[in-house]
Amino acid sequence: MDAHRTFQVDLAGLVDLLSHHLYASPRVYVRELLQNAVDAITARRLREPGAPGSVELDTAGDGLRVTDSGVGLTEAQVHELLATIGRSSKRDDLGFARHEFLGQFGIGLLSCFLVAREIVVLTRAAGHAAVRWTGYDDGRYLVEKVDGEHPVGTTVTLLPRPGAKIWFAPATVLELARLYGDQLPVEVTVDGTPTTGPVVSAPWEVTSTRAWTAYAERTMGLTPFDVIPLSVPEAGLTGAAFVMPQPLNPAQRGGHRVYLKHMLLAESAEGLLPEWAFFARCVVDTSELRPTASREALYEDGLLDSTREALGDQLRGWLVRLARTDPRRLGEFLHVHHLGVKALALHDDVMLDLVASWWPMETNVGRMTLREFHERHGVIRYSATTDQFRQLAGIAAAQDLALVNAGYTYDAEIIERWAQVERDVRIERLDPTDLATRFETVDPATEVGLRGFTVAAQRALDRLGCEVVLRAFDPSTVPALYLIDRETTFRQELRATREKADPVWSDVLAALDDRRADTRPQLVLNHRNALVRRITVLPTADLVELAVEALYGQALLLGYHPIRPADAALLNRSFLGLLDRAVPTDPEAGP
Ligand SMILES: Nc1ncnc2c1ncn2[C@@H]1O[C@H](COP(=O)(O)OP(=O)(O)OP(=O)(O)O)[C@@H](O)[C@H]1O
Repeated sequence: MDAHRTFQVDLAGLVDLLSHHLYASPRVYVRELLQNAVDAITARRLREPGAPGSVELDTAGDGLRVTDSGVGLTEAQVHELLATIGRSSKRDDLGFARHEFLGQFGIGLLSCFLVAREIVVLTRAAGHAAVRWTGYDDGRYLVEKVDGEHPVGTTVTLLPRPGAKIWFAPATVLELARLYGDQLPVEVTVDGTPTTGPVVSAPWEVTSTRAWTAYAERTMGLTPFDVIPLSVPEAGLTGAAFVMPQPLNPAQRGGHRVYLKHMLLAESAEGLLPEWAFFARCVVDTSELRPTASREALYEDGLLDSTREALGDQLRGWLVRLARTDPRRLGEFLHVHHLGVKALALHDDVMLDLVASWWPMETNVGRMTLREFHERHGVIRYSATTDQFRQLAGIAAAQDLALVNAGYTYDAEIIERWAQVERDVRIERLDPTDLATRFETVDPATEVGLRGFTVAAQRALDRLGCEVVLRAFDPSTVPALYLIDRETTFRQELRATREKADPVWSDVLAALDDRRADTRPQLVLNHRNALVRRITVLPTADLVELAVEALYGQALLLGYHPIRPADAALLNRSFLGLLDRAVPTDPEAGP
């Protein structure tokens, strides 16, 4: 029968795996050492409540020595715990992480091999002799009894790897110990300098918004737009969310500063807030959420889910409160974050409602929110491009048509989605040619009288495929309007692209084109306009043609329509033709 064998672990391979894939940077070795020391002190105090609690880091000599006044280990424990990767004293009989400790995976010490070629642990447990364990990065280790007097506790000594010396520079060690451990409930010193007794007070002890703001300024270097206190008792979580004062990209999930039982876990942990809360960065301390093995992130479990939801509720509460008590400030918030809020509104109802209720859109009846517009004007009629809005806003207003400019990023999609979500909201995308149906026709007698003019005008524009229509509309200052329906615009753009495209692509585009469906664009001349009236009674057909061509060109330009080569040629001809008429001939110069 085959005997069972155990896996052989190649330590060099494992160290490589840890350094390149698990930990973001070798600097976490300080965090892991601090964590082990704090856990050892916690374990000792469980048995011996008044026991001393200090951790000393010493950079004198070649590497780093970390001495703690914790429980220490017996020889048997050294064999069991330090010689077996994945073995931890911090789990209960069922294998669950014990609540009072920071560690649980049994790999933390291994991270020291990121920077050390050799680790020496000198340790003594109460009532036992001292033991020295020496581990080498090639996987060998040695355990020896040590004679002489030793205090209860542990000293871990790291001997640097070649090339890793920078991680042991006194200033670096001090900085890292401060970073990870400045809030720890035990006294930590580096070469005698205390790192605890924090420079900034612990985030979970801060109560006033002013103190929070000062905290954000120190740790993030910015003054938050606002501070939202956070608390989720089931996760043992306290802290605050800072609303960022500058726009952020919602596609980039934000990192949060997360402490685990007062030890800094990660400066940029993701996934603490729901996706829609992209505008906030948090600082929290939690006793119940679990870290991943790398400790760079929080473990995705049911508790993190419900915590995220609870934090989302607290942020939502802030938005709702702001809307109720300080709409001006909410306006300022949207001013900063509107692009992100709008991007999310395309699939998040909270954000959609925020935009609809609070974001003032540009309309031809003044700036107002979609909700206000809906209440005042019923149908939400909107223009899908800013160019179109600019051209038609005034004219639509004169026909008593309220119009929203939905040409800005996301606005048209937001209007369309709002109508899907809110049942009683009706929307209508403005088709320019529909506008013409609202204009008054010229009375029949006048129309008959202007027959000659319309024939000449139509002749001028026939070669451009444009129809001339005479109507009467306000404002009377507008002489002519070029209107083309949406579908036809699309097909015209398609044709322009086809002319430039290679044959294969051109064929693909051809499939989308159907000339038969084209409606002719219209040049609507305004009979209320004084200039147009004078043009209609010009004595000769060729003068009428020049004038109508000029009106056509001007209407194209004002409406930001594309100028085709034929249009440009016509503009040129009419301009020079009119100039020729306007400038008196020089009797001296002959014909
Ligand atoms: N300074 C120390 N004092 C006492 N025991 C220690 C010390 N450092 C390590 N140990 C013992 O060695 C074990 C393994 O340590 P290691 O850091 O590898 O894992 P851990 O802290 O249990 O879990 P994690 O991988 O989450 O850090 C610990 O569970 C602990 O029992």
